[in-house]
Amino acid sequence: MSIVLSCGNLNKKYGRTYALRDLDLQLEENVIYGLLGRNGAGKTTLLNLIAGGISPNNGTIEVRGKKLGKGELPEDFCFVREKNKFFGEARIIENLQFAANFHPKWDWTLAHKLLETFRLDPHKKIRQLSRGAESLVGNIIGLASRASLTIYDEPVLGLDVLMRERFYKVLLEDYANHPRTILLSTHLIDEIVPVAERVYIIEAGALLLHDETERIRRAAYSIRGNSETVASFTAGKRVLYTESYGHGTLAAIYDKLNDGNIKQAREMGISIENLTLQKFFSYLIEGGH
Ligand SMILES: Nc1ncnc2c1ncn2[C@@H]1O[C@H](COP(=O)(O)OP(=O)(O)OP(=O)(O)O)[C@@H](O)[C@H]1O
Repeated sequence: MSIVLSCGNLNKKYGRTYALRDLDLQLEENVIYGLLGRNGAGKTTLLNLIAGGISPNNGTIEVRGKKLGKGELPEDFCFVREKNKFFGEARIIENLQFAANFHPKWDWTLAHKLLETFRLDPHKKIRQLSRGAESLVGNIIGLASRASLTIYDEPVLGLDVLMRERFYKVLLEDYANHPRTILLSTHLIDEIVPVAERVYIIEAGALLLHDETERIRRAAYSIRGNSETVASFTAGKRVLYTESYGHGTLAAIYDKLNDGNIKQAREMGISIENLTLQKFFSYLIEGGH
């Protein structure tokens, strides 16, 4: 296991507001990560810090063991921004040609194939494109760059469900043949589940949790039942959130339950359901722990 990117104790303030607070993050080689957080959680700030666009007030960013200097870009790196800085008067193909100059592993065969997959006319000017089509141009650059560290800030913004599915599909196909480290920031949490092997969840500039997506899928449950029974069942377990209704309680727990636990819950009249990542995220944020 080798670490591609390591952020240590990152702090970024805008005036008195902390956009990021003591944030630690480590990305391993050849893993796809999801970066999840509400509006204003600090996702774009984190990505801009990694991409050298802004400097931290405190903390370090290391890429493959080498500390990034002020304004320095990681090597073999591609950043697909939420708001791409394309040349509006230039055509799609010209923007791709420009991007290709910065990425030594650029694959033109893939870029042309993706133009077809996403139904983009390469001769259209950027300023004539819809929001979604502009996102797709950024995504083509991210994919065709084959950069060993690629980060996407809201890559599916403005895309309809069909195009979102196509994007995730081609990303996974290309990743299977050309593994690299990918970090995707997104609001569409459940869509990231089949794509991201691990997720980082941030809230108010701080890291709330990072874990394997599959582990969250297997260890996150909602539990409902009589309040006293639920309290007795959840004692000693990691409870993320509780909510009362009438004589009952809903609890979200994050603890792997074995068959014995599940049998015991059923005998106690408690209903148990696995949580979707979206629900897990909401309970984690609402519960604050
Ligand atoms: N240039 C800036 N000047 C002042 N405050 C800023 C600036 N950029 C970001 N912030 C603040 O920093 C915090 C984090 O913002 P950031 O854009 O990183 O969040 P985000 O998670 O990317 O949000 P969203 O999902 O809405 O894009 C917010 O409180 C935001 O208002």
